[in-house]
Amino acid sequence: MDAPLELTGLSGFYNGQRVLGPLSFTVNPGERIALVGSSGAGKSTLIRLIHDRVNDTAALVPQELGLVNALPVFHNVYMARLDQHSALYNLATLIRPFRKDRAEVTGILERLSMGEKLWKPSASLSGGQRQRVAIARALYREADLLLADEPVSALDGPMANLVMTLLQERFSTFVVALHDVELALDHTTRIIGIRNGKIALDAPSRDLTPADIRPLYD
Ligand SMILES: Nc1ncnc2c1ncn2[C@@H]1O[C@H](COP(=O)(O)OP(=O)(O)OP(=O)(O)O)[C@@H](O)[C@H]1O
Repeated sequence: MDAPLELTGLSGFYNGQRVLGPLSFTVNPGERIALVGSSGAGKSTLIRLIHDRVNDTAALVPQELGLVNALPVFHNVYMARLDQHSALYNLATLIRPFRKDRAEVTGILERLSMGEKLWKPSASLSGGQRQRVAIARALYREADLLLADEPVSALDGPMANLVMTLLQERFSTFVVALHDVELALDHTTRIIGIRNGKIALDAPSRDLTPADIRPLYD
C-alpha cells in the first residue's frame, strides 16, 4: 500500500438498526492495526465495511473462512489468484495443477506445518487446520493490504504467534480483529478499540499495556 487509506463515514446496519459508526479513521501505509473489543462490539462489521471500500484489492481472512469443502487444500489456496489467470488456465488447474503453482502453494503450507495436507479435501480438516488454509490463501494472494477477522482464534499459542509473524512479514499493512490482547500488542503498531460500534481507543501499541485495553471488555 503506498497511499493512506482514508475511511470516512463507515456505518453498519442490520435490519435497519445501526450497529456500527458512523466512524472514520485513516490506515497509513506500514501500519499494522489490531481491532479489539468485546464480542458484538462491531469488529467483523468494520472489517467487512473496509473490504467493501477497497473493492476486493485486499487479501481477506473472514471469520467464517469461506473454504470450499469439497475441494482439496491446494485448490482452496490457489483460489486467491483465480482472477490473475485465464479461465482455461484455471480449468486446467482444477484437473492437474501446474508444477510452479504446486511448488508455491506447498511452500506456504509447509511454513504453516500443513504441507502433508495439500491434496486432502478441506472438509476432512480440523478447525485449526481449516483456519491455516484460509491463512495460506491470504498469504498466496497478491495484495499489499490484509484484512483478517480473528485469523488465529482456533490455533494454539505458538502457532498463533508463528502465523502473526508470517502475516507481518508478508503484509506491511494490515487490519486484523484479534481478541487476544497480548498477541495484538506483540504484533501490531496501532490498536483501535471498538465499543458499541464506536472507536473507544486509538493509540500506538507501544504506548499501551493490557490494562489500558481491559476497560473495553467491562
Ligand atoms: N447477521 C446479523 N443480523 C443481525 N445482527 C447482526 C448480524 N451480524 C452481527 N449483528 C449485530 O451487529 C453487532 C456487531 O456484530 P459484529 O459481528 O460486527 O461484532 P464483533 O465485534 O465482530 O463480535 P465477535 O467478536 O463476537 O465476532 C452485534 O450487536 C451483532 O448482534
